[in-house]
Amino acid sequence: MATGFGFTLNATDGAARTGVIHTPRGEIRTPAFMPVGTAGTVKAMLPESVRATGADILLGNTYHLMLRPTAERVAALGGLHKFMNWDRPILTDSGGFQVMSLGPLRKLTEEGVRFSSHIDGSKHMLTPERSMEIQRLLGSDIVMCFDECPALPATEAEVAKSMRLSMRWAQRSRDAFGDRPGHALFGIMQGGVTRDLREESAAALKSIGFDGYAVGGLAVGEGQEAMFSVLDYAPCFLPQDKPRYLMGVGKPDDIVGAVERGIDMMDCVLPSRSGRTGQAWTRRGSVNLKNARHKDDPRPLDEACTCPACRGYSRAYLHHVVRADEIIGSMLLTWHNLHYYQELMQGLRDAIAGGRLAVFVAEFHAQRAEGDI
Ligand SMILES: CNc1nc2cc3nc(NC)[nH]c3cc2c(=O)[nH]1
Ligand SMILES: [Zn+2]
Repeated sequence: MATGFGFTLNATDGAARTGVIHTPRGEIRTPAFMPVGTAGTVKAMLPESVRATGADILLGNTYHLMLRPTAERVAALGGLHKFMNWDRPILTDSGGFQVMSLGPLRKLTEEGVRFSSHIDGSKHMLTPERSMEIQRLLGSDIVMCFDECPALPATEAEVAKSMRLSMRWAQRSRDAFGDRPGHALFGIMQGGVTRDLREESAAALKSIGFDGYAVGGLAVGEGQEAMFSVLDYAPCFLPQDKPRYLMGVGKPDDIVGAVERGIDMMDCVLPSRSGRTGQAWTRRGSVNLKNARHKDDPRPLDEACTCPACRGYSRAYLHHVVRADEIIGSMLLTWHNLHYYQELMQGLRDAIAGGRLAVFVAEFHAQRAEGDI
């Protein structure tokens, strides 16, 4: 790990691990879930509320911040931590994936990706070097390599070609990152659902050497079964003593399955984005508060939950403010969902530490009723 960074493994249970990532801005308990703070805000949440849900680290998006307000402006104002009033660790992604999914009219070359802004159509170029510069200007604690995540469907030859480009970009990212005490650089494994390509990618990343390793190229529509089949072998190709980060995952049952298979960190927009659409995630499954059956229900969303939404409001109220598109609806459901996700992570950490992950997972699945509750 870079100086000022460390990863302590405290216990394992099967392939699952629990530990702590030590950073100059604080500790990150693993397995960890990172709320997504796309453009310098976890939508509908104050930073202190995000902390109150139990988050140790949050994610910022390079693509959004480079376009607005620009990385240079954030740097001039003291960096992203000061700008968004979050003094704990921040991980920033490297921008490539979002150009894929957001930037219209993108052109991919060996050099990088040329694209036009989805905001004002202005022209931009992202390269490994520029991505490292942007993430340095933002001041993030954990920097992600600039990579290419192939869109599905893709032939094995296309996945191989893309993975090898990403490995060349990983080397360029490492070279451009330089030596930054207190800051970590994570490599990103690619290779689709092909074991040999995943192994080749892991070997390439290990020969370059990173402070942590992400499993990329998943949660792109392949489905849970295919994702788990890759996770049945891919994490073990990565160094055992470094954090493993699965990008873009996921639903609660995706998270449980990924942790069982040796993943230490995850991020996903689902709890916050679905909260804004009236969907709540609970220990017994998901609830759509827009559904008319809640309009007279005086019970809380989840009797056992201690979050502000469950302690202070009825389903009838949540139904009302969601249907009326009141801002408090997004606030309460986002808070509940992030609280539930962090509670699930704490349960997983405790279960692994106690050697009872199998029991925890069995109870997790047993509690989840089918469909809406
Ligand atoms: C920043 N690089 C990078 N980000 C990603 C973000 C993702 N988000 C998802 N599902 C929501 N899959 C992902 C894959 C990658 C990936 O392969 N690379
Ligand atoms: Zn709650």
